[in-house]
Amino acid sequence: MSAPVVHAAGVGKRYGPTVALHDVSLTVRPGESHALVGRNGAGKSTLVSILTGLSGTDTGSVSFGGEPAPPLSKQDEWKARVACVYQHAMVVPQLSVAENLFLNRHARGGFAIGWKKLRRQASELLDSWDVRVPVDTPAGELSVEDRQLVEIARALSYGARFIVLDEPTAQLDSQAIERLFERMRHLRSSGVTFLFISHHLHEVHEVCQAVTVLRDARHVLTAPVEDVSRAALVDAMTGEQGGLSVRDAAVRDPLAVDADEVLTVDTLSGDGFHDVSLRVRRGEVVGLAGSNASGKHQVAETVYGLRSPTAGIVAVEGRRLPPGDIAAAVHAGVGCVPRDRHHQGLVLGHSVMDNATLSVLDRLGRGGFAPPKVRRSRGARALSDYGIVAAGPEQPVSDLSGGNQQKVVLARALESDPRLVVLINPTAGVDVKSKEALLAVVDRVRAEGKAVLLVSDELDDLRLADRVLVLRAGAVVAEHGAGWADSALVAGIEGAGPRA
Ligand SMILES: Nc1ncnc2c1ncn2[C@@H]1O[C@H](COP(=O)(O)OP(=O)(O)OP(=O)(O)O)[C@@H](O)[C@H]1O
Repeated sequence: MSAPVVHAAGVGKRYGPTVALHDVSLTVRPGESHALVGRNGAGKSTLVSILTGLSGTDTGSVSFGGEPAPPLSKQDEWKARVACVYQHAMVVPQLSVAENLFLNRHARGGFAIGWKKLRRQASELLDSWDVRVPVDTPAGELSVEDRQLVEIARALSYGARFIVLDEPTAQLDSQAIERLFERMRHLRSSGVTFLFISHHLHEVHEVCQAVTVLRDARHVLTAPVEDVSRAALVDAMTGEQGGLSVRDAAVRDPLAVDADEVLTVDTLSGDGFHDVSLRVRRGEVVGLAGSNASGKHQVAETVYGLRSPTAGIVAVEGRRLPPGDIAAAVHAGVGCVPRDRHHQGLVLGHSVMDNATLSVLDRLGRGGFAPPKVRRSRGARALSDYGIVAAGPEQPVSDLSGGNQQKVVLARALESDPRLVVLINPTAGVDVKSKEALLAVVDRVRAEGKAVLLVSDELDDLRLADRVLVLRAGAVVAEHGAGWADSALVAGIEGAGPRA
């Protein structure tokens, strides 16, 4: 048998008191797509940072093709072996695609190569991997899908034939996911090996041949995917038997007919959507579904004041909100989980307790000064209520795993006891079990009488909704009451019309 593409042997890693990896081994065979799964904080990103030369091990070792990994100081040698495409862009947004592809490479012997040549080389490179992206476009203007393709092409151009995809599907709609999988299969047939991280276990079965599970910093199992069912994967990740329970609006009592209207959106138009009207009542969850280009995010962002509409109104409990004013929306009782937690959701350098109490400081103490004791106890409560894995309420959010950061965002949104909660992809990056717990929280606040506007790409999330509105090209085109069939909703989202 040929040498593994990568082999990690007995790897250990600590961050202060936190054991991020304990004696973890991983073997990835040439030409396979190998899934790496585990709950939030299990150690996946830490292992990836070690496999890609971003950080060293405390114990154990890594080899590529049977040869010891290069020293961390020789980053060019790492790049020739492995690359990771992260959820967050690793491109320089202001520079063109061509410049990003050849960044730090176009100066040879002190002479920069000309723009024309750079462009030509970039086009040839993208063509050779069948990536159709204009090389002059500033990288910051690319869609997530195209940006990922450019990053894959860049990795291949350094000679790497082992690529780590870290939650690549988290921001893609279903059609883009299908295209990514098709490309992975194609690249695999030309000898590229993948390590694939995802919280969507059905994807593991769809696109991978082998799977490794980490739990609490330890290796739990490695097996061919056909030998482990989705339920067995969940059991391995949690260390418990028992599977998942999905909350479905179809099985709860219907909404009281006289439930008050909390959110009123009337003929709202703005960037990417037009003439959207909707109502959400007390105790009701209304879902917004659609492709990434449908305008669903923009509608929700306009409701909570991140964007200004060009026409129409948003009102909460009958009071019209001033356009594009987040503070006014918060004041009127709107809590939100924004689309991008890194830019809008969290202050990364601050602690869990500071982030969780950010929206309520004025209520916790005079003049916006909340005593540390009060913040600490609120922070501790958030840790237990939302199942956040952290050393304590004082730990900086930047030290938490991605899924645990997302839980802090939800804690913050609900801390102010809002009347209306706007949730955009609230379970993005959250592991299956935590997702269940977060959806239970959303269901609980609904039962308490809050109104919920829920934008999601996840059918599991949307199951919680009394009604799902489907948007296409900026307009509401369909409404599905609870109990919809997956195929009907997916067909509506993709614009294929209802399937028989
Ligand atoms: N820079 C750091 N400083 C302190 N602790 C850290 C740091 N990076 C990671 N950790 C801790 O190490 C553990 C493993 O985190 P890691 O990011 O590897 O998890 P993960 O499996 O990738 O989770 P997720 O699915 O949520 O992204 C966590 O407890 C995390 O808080």
